[in-house]
Amino acid sequence: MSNNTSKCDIGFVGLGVMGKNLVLNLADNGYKIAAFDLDSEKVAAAIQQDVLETNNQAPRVIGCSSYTELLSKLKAPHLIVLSVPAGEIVDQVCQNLIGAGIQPDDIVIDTGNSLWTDTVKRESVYKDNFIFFSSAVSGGEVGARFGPALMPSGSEYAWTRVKPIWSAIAAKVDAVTGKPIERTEPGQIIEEGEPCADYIGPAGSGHYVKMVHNGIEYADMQMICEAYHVLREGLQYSCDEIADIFSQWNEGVLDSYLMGISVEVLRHKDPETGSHLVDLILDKAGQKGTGLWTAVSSLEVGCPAPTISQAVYARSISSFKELRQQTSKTLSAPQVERFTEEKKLEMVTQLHDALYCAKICAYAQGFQLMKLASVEQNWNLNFASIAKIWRSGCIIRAAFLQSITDAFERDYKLENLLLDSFFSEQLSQYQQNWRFAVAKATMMGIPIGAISSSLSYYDSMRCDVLPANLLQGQRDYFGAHTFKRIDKPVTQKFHVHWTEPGRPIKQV
Ligand SMILES: NC(=O)C1=CN([C@@H]2O[C@H](COP(=O)(O)OP(=O)(O)OC[C@H]3O[C@@H](n4cnc5c(N)ncnc54)[C@H](OP(=O)(O)O)[C@@H]3O)[C@@H](O)[C@H]2O)C=CC1
Ligand SMILES: O=C(CO)[C@H](O)[C@H](O)COP(=O)(O)O
Repeated sequence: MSNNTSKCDIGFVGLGVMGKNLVLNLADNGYKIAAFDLDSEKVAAAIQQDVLETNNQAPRVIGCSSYTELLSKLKAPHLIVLSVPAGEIVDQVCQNLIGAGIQPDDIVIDTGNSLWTDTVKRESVYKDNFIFFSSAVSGGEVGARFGPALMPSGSEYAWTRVKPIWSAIAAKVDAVTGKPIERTEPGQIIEEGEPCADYIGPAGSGHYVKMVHNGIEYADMQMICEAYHVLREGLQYSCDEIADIFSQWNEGVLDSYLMGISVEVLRHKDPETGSHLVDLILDKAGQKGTGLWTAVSSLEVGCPAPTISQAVYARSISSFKELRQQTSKTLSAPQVERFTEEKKLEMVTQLHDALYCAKICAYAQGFQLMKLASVEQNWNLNFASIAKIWRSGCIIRAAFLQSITDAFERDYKLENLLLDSFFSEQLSQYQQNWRFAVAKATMMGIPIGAISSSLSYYDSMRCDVLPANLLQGQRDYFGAHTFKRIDKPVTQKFHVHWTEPGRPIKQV
């Protein structure tokens, strides 16, 4: 904490959407910041905002025009936070800091959406120059300003220095109910409650956890969009009617930030045309890579995450707009029966339950993926703690995360959320409506790949016996890949000599 003339507590590089807001959040919490961005206008904008918010009192944000100046303005040992685009820019900034004279006991915290394997490499590449620490951040612009969810990992020593700062700026939840304690005014800080920031583990683990957070975010978003599609195209509800339905859903088990913002997007009118803006937004989804990385990691680790992968595919399919425009003219639609008002309301309830069940399965996939990665990488992740961090501040924040916290607190070794008594009962209670919703949407010709792949995941997990027996037979037939038998010890392998007379089975 500083007065006007003293050196700054924290150096900050990158004052874009996240950086500027994190800086102001730090300043609200009493830290004085030396700030640098390649774009001097971004530095000026951050200073201007600080002046505005503090009514011209002592400046809390000091602009710097070089890395050397940035280091010279900081207390030693230096603490520097990066909020720059992921990838080689992070290394460029690190090299610039080395050139400016950063010291081995200084700490650099990467808060961007870096690929976790890059973070692992960076910790060792820069170990003689400074301590490379990372802390993934979620919450977007508003979260960064008033309380994000933070996923720090790397040097435990660095964490002892970062922890008080991170605990101050993080989102907070009520320690008893797990409900977010909201803060929306500049200068206002929340000192009570549990911070949504906790040490995740060794280098790379925080970025891995954030990557899976984003994979789940993709799934959550896609499933809400699929429900919207059924309501809009299938049941012919207006944007405002769907906003009303979502608003109601947001009062119960589906209460989430993403549901809340969907209501606001659906209600928003374009000032130029007066139409609902959503009807004017081009239906081509963007993506920056974290969902894709999650899907790729699930394949590499060998952990099924079909809902997350399907959400990535859904964005890819959407991007083929021109192709879809052509195929929409040639591919025929099913014959659809008209729904009565009563049947429409019935379908709304079924969709609600489908979304809830599909969401449970998407989270089950994400948490199992983290579990397998944790074992593979020896990270010893604490899943109750991760669920707690995600209860507020981040994009997937939802009442639901308290139930996940409870599940991992009941059994910290839980292999999959579907084994938890609360979630298995919920799925059992609502699965019938989930099936109706998937079946009806399919009959209407509305694609609901994420919601339905969650259902297939559930049914696969429910099956004691899957048709992989036939698959193993096929593999043995064409490639002599061998198979095991349920009536013999699992250590034994067999092969049928398919081309020989009598097709003899031999142990191999
Ligand atoms: N936006 C979001 O909701 C979230 C983003 N993130 C992650 O946070 C990081 C920052 O994101 P965001 O704020 O949205 O991105 P922005 O592009 O808005 O901000 C990045 C800033 O870094 C500056 N910059 C680029 N290169 C350098 C450099 N070599 N030295 C100094 N400054 C540089 C950019 O300047 P210029 O514009 O001139 O290039 C820009 O001002 C990213 O890794 C992102 O993935 C994480 C969570 C949420
Ligand atoms: O990390 C985030 C939120 O948690 C970012 O908003 C992220 O950029 C979103 O990903 P995408 O651009 O691929 O939709």
